[in-house]
Amino acid sequence: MRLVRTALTIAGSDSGGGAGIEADLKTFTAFGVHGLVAITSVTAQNTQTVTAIHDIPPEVVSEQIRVVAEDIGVDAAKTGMLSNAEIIKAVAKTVKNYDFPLVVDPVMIAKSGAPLLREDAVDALIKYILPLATLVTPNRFEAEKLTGMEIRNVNDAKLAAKKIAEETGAKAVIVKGGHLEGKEAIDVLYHNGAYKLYRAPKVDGCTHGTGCSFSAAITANLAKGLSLEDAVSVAKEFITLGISTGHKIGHGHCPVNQSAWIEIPAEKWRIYEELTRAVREFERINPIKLIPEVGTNFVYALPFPYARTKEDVAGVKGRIVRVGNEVRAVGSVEFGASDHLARAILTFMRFYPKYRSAINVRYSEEIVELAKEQGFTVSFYDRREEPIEVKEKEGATIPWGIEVAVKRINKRPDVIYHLGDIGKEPMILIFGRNPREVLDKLRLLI
Ligand SMILES: Cc1ncc(COP(=O)(O)OP(=O)(O)O)c(N)n1
Ligand SMILES: Cc1nc(C(=O)O)sc1CCOP(=O)(O)O
Repeated sequence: MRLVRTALTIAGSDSGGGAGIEADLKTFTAFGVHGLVAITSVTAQNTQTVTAIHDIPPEVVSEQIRVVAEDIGVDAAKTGMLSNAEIIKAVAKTVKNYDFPLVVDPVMIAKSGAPLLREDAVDALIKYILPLATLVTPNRFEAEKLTGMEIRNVNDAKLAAKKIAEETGAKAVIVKGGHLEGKEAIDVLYHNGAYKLYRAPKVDGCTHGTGCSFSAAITANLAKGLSLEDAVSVAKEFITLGISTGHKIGHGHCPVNQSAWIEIPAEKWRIYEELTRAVREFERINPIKLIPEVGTNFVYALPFPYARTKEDVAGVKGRIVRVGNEVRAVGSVEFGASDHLARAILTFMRFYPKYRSAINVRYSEEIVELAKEQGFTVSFYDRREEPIEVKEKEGATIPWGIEVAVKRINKRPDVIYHLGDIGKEPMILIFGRNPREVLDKLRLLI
């Protein structure tokens, strides 16, 4: 019995790795599904343009589907760029031999504006492929092309989804909302005579390959046995994260980040383990004289580009405090457990992205002098210089202070201190690439 689930993509190759087969395979991997491919066309493409298209002979496309279906088995499949009518007919004829669910992304035009489906092939797509679809996933423009309607809002999208399903025989249709009016991206699913809406904020980010990755995520989750409604729900979450964390590469439309889905949880686990070990070591060192009145926190942030809010920074719940003659962590390591230090490290990372860990210790002139003697780069900020508009804005002091301290010197600081204010204890912050490096620096100050 085969334990791993398999998903097949029948699509074109994007040499820029952002869309097409490449996006589909990365998405399948993100969901732990073994990816199979039937390449329809090879494109010379980057984030700005498509400069060449070389279609694969239709019989070779069919043969790629046949060999993997018969040897390995396909749990779900999707189509992307089909390019011409002959490939469309060959794909339709071949997939009819199998009973896997088929997700059809009716790819027509690349983000860069280049046509990926010949004009004369749209009718073939409607006639041969859509009737076989478990789900069709058009965006606004593709749905307009398939229906001849103008689609501007959710109501138009509902009418279009129903029309495509009823006129082609597709079992379900989801009209994606990324290009519809409004602040939210609302996708409209029409399935079994009913509508379901999927909402997410329209996020700023990288959109090359969104359609491919979204349909691939649905396919992967169908392959894993999820219902259509649940597969779409997971795919919506996946694509929203992928857009907002896309790497800004190339000079045009940057690609969706499919790895964020697995990289963030994996990094969180690594951070949790490393920081927990470091906190235990800190307790063992027992630097009782370094614990300030308000307590110490010890933080470690997700790497760039995932560190955005305090929820992306791990810290000690309840801080680390003095209990008699001992230093003790009040709670365990959790993401979102720090406020002050989280804001400090997120600001520091804007200048030095690799420096993701920090600790706060009690201020004394003696410790600052010792840090300088040990060869540390030391900087500071003075709350008396804080502009009134910063003072009045909740949570703005620390980001302002860290930025001032970083810009004060033309070297990366190891240590930043401030002398406090009315009702605000002075503090020393030590920065490092990871908690181990922070502890190594701290040891030199004891
Ligand atoms: C080979 C290939 N297939 C599909 C596309 C479409 O991707 P993109 O331009 O990013 O548009 P959506 O994925 O958002 O529909 C492509 N460019 N190349
Ligand atoms: C209360 C406080 N102020 C600091 C400063 O740098 O001014 S560090 C600090 C303690 C840590 O706080 P948290 O648990 O919110 O990260």
